[in-house]
Amino acid sequence: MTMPSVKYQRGEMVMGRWPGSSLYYEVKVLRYDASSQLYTVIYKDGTELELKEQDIKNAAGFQTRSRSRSRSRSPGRRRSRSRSPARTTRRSSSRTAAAVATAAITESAPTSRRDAKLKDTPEVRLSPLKQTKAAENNSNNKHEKKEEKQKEENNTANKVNESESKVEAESEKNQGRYNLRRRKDDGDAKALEIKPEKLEEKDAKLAAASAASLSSPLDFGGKMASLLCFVLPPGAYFWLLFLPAWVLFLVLQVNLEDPSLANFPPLLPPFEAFWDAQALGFVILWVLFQVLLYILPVGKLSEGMPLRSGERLKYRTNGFFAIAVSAVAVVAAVHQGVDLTYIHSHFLQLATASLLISVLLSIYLYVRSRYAAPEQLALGGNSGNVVYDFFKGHELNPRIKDFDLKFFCEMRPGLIGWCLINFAMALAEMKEQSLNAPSYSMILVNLFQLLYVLDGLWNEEAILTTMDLMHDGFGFMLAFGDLVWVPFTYTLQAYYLVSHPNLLSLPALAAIVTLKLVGFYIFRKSNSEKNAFRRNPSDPKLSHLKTIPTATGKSLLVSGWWGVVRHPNYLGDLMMALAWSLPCGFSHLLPWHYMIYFIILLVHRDSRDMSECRRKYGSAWDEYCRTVRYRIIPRVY
Ligand SMILES: NC(=O)C1=CN([C@@H]2O[C@H](COP(=O)(O)OP(=O)(O)OC[C@H]3O[C@@H](n4cnc5c(N)ncnc54)[C@H](OP(=O)(O)O)[C@@H]3O)[C@@H](O)[C@H]2O)C=CC1
Ligand SMILES: CC(C)CCC[C@@H](C)[C@H]1CC=C2C3=C(CC[C@@]21C)[C@@]1(C)CC[C@H](O)C(C)(C)[C@@H]1CC3
Repeated sequence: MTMPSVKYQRGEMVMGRWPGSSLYYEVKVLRYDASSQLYTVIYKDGTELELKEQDIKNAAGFQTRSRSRSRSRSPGRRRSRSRSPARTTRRSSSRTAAAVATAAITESAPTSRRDAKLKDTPEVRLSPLKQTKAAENNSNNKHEKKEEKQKEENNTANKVNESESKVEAESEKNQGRYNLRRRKDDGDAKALEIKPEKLEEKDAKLAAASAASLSSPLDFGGKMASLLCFVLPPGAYFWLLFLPAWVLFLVLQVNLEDPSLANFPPLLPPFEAFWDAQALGFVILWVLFQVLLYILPVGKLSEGMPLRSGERLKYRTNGFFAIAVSAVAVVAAVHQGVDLTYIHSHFLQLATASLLISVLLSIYLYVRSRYAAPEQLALGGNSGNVVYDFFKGHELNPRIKDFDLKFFCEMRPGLIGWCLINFAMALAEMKEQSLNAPSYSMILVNLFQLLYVLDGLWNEEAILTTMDLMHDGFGFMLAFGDLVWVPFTYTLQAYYLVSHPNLLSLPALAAIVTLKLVGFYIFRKSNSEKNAFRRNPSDPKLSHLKTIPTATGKSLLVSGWWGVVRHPNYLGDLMMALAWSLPCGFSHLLPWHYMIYFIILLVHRDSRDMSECRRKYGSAWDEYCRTVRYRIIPRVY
């Protein structure tokens, strides 16, 4: 069957430009979409891309250079084979698109100018970005020369610096023009050189980095999106209804004298019981108060990780200041006679009001994401299905001027609100049980969780390297999670203790405190290690750590905390979660809700992260997994 009035026909073998480069590969035309005027083509390694007509050329007129010939001719290639750390560490025969592109650059681009350059280069490594650096060394740009020299001096023991991530980001910029649907990781695409255009070093750099970056998130997004369109809308409908209902159920349940599963389902109160305009007013005031603290020009402006556009957003990281001022305001209010136990007695109404705000915010987020530029969208949450995208989040970093909605919601009203609610529960316990001071259990829960939040806010910058900030879109899941789930389910232990006292023996208390401190130590140290490494891989403090280079230019830590298990931070977090539930005893499941949810969440996050890293880093990730065998708990899981 032919496609009328289009230049290239279905099934035709043509040459397709590799994103961000002058490299052309042999591709087969699959279809043409008249509305977008894009051809869907498939590369030999299984990659499907949508290309514009100008990025396609007829096969005739291309000069094919065989790989074996160019391999023997390229000194860079020969040397890199034996010397590249990447080579020595990776034994897998599978070749990622990045590797293929790297090979393409080294093998099939040797214009005489380029060959000469490589010959002059003292060492050429296979890793595309480093190789690019080597090539750049020969340029007349003194500044770059100096930078490279400095890098060599630091010995880079397989490490990369920021300029490399810029390259990666630069290359990702090019993705805007392409839409990668699917690619198989292992492939043998053959690079051909387009005669009339000379392959410039910059192109080579872009091609390598671009291939590396394309091989990952878009691929994941594309492949997953088609799957998700079928599987997830029902899932998204389910979670959309289930999660709010579940929170309201928990809040109703914790109010019962005996919140055991035997009393399920609790009697449903009349509709009016859920609603209180005053409660809504308080929630709005709280959020506005936090907005005010966030926008005050106090505290550091921190840079986020490079976006696909190459841009680095700035974030006002004054969370510690915000919680300190909030604490002073709350203590002053209590001193003035404000009865904080209102929070305990109106928990259901406050939860409903927060839910309403999170729904309205999610609608706003979804609507504005429809007008966002493609490079502002998250790679997941981009399926085209309204319900799924609404739930998962469409836009990566929605901002009103400099006000970052995702960062603000994740770090401020809910997180600081969590401590406020816990404090209110301590007061409610004293009132309800006629105590002069909160119980030991209540004090532990309050102090432990306060420490967790204070730590998160003190190290606020570290959140900029987490999955939520770097990869996830901002939609209902996170808006609801931040504004409802965190403040109204993470506080269940404290709420439970108000009317379910649990006496602790001294040894039990000591054991719980030890567990919390050890968990906290692991959590903090491992998160800081990764954050410091991602921010500056050449940090002298980290020079003792072993790393594995990856084709993207980023390396993976393979010793230190990240050499013990693949997610040491989750391990510490889980130990802390256990320490939060133990003070409530074992009479009911409810105070263990956080622990159960958290295990599910972290196991799911770990497997999501595994597939994303597998796609991003290919065989380097496999090697990391072979070296560090356990995911979260050493020798267990
Ligand atoms: N209390 C709560 O409700 C929750 C708490 N958390 C906590 O938040 C923190 C952040 O968690 P999360 O964002 O899920 O994940 P991580 O902070 O663990 O981030 C995972 C990312 O780290 C990088 N990475 C993985 N392995 C290595 C390695 N060996 N060397 C260097 N970099 C590596 C990868 O990103 P890249 O290579 O792209 O940099 C990977 O995608 C955790 O401490 C977690 O426990 C999380 C969820 C909920
Ligand atoms: C509604 C769903 C079932 C789940 C929603 C998940 C969210 C509640 C969590 C996703 C990642 C989070 C993080 C924190 C809070 C919970 C959410 C938003 C965090 C801010 C808590 C404090 C920590 O110190 C942290 C490391 C900064 C956490 C980062 C991830």
